[in-house]
Amino acid sequence: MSSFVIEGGYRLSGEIVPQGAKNEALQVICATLLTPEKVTIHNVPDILDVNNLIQLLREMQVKVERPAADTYTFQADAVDLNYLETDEFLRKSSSLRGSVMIVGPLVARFGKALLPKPGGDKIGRRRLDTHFVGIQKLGASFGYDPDRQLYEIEAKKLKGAYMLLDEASVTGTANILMASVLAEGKTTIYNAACEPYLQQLSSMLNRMGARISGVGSNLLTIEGVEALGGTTHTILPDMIEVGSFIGMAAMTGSDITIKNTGYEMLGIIPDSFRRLGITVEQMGDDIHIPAHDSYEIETFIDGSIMTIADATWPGLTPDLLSVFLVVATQAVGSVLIHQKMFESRLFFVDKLIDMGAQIILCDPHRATVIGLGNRFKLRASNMVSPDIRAGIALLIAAMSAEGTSRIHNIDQIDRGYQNIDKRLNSIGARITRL
Ligand SMILES: CC(=O)N[C@H]1[C@@H](OP(=O)(O)OP(=O)(O)OC[C@H]2O[C@@H](n3ccc(=O)[nH]c3=O)[C@H](O)[C@@H]2O)O[C@H](CO)[C@@H](O)[C@@H]1O
Ligand SMILES: C=C(OP(=O)(O)O)C(=O)O
Repeated sequence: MSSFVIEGGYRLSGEIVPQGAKNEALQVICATLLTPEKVTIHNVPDILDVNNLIQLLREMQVKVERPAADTYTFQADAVDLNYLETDEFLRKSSSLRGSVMIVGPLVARFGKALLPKPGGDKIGRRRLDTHFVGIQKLGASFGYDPDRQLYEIEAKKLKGAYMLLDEASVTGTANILMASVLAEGKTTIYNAACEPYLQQLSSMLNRMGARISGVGSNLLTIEGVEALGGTTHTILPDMIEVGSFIGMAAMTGSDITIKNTGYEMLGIIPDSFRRLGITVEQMGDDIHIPAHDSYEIETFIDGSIMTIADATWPGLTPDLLSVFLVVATQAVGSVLIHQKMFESRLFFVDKLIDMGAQIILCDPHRATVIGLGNRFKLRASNMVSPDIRAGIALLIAAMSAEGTSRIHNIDQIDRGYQNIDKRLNSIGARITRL
């Protein structure tokens, strides 16, 4: 398993361009299964999770071409449904969470799908009820095969239905949406998730001939159509990467410009960093972070301690809370980090405590960070990355620390960050991949 060796204490300077969004890529690539026509997707990030999904589609006999480094074409005109029965498919699709979203398109177009337990980050319970209940409401039946530990999903023809989701699940909404576009009649999805990922998926599906309205809200209405056609789609910049770079710049005292951020789609991410005292300057679609000598966490208006908490969109994405937490360790002031959605995402704070950070893990969901200001540098350390976002948070900590750190299990970082060592080294970081 690969590792990073990081020499801390170097400032970054210059420009960095965010990759395409991982979580959008996983959705729109699955959506290419909905049509026999060619779909072209630009700005595809070159990261493990996305490459594994593309490989899975290839093995299902989807014709995949790569006319440019970040552009792929997909043509699902001869999908091999027998491949779904193979052990290889089960092993590969269970290695990444995004693969759960092939169920909606397959059952809608071919009346059949198989689903092993999906992979993804081990960050607490990650149930799939929303996916199952929604697709069942459209008329599909789910059978569980205990020997092979997989679900077999079947439907002759899906029929539109009204549904109020029990939670605004991101991949759940995408899955149900992709199933409903080819269902007969009208589907209404209330309490739908509405992240930019889903807004992008919806616009792409509409360009393919779907009839989805309410895009960007939590009430989606879908008029089913007989068939969908090809299209061209461009993936948005990855808002989680943009946020990671903002935090990294502040914590390492660097002056950087993040290019082409898709600013209008970042929601409250920039303001949330501003609440930690970080200067985030919007320059058109770019973000400039000037070098910070220090940054001071605001209090709430009544003087009480700031809370940074996740919420469903347009609230703050849970995928950035690990970054907020690490950045707060070098701020002046205190903040409560409240990770409401996942149960095991904050345990990595032990590693930051080893590095000298002042953090109280109140319970699995809440950590109080007492910012030490940059007078007290973190100490270098040897650590293992438990999940993708803790991984980038530990990388940021190591880049700001005194001395040389090592992070093992960096596959977790590579799942979501494209060539991160090379890109950061090109603006002044000292990271070696072993
Ligand atoms: C491949 C992909 O796109 N992964 C993202 C997707 O995962 P994913 O779609 O798997 O996550 P869900 O939106 O289903 O749920 C995430 C967690 O939040 C909880 N929950 C969800 C909604 C809600 O209203 N209340 C609530 O408590 C769920 O029980 C679960 O524990 O969305 C998550 C939440 O933004 C992100 O962290 C993941 O990066
Ligand atoms: C949790 C994440 O990914 P996944 O849902 O693919 O595990 C993430 O991107 O932060």
